[in-house]
Amino acid sequence: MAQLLTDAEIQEQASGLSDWKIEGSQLQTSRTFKDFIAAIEFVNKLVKPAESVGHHPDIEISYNKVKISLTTHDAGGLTQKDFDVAKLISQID
Ligand SMILES: C[C@H](O)[C@H](O)[C@H]1CNC2=NC(N)=NC(=O)C2=N1
Repeated sequence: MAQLLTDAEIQEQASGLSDWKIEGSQLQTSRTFKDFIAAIEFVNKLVKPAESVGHHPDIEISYNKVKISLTTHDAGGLTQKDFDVAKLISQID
C-alpha cells in the first residue's frame, strides 16, 4: 500500500502544483469549459493518466464545470500517487 506523505512532504510537493490546492486530505482543482460537451471531453482525457498510474480521481461535473479531487482511499490520505496523477492532469490542455 502507498505510504502516507508527511505534512512537510505534502507542502513541498504542492508548491510545484500551482493549479491545485490542499483541502484536508485531498488535492483539488477545478476547470470551467465553454459547455457540457467540452467538459465531458476533458473528463475523458483523465482516463489515460489515471490508468497509467492505476490511481483515480474523484470527479464532480456540473454542466461546464469539472472539479477533480485526489486522495488515496486505500491509505486514507495523500500519497505520492496523488501528486503523480495531479502532475499528469495539469499537463492536459
Ligand atoms: C486495486 C486498485 O489498484 C486499487 O483499488 C486502486 C484503484 N484506484 C485508486 N484510486 C485512488 N484515488 N485511491 C485508491 O486507493 C485507489 N486504489
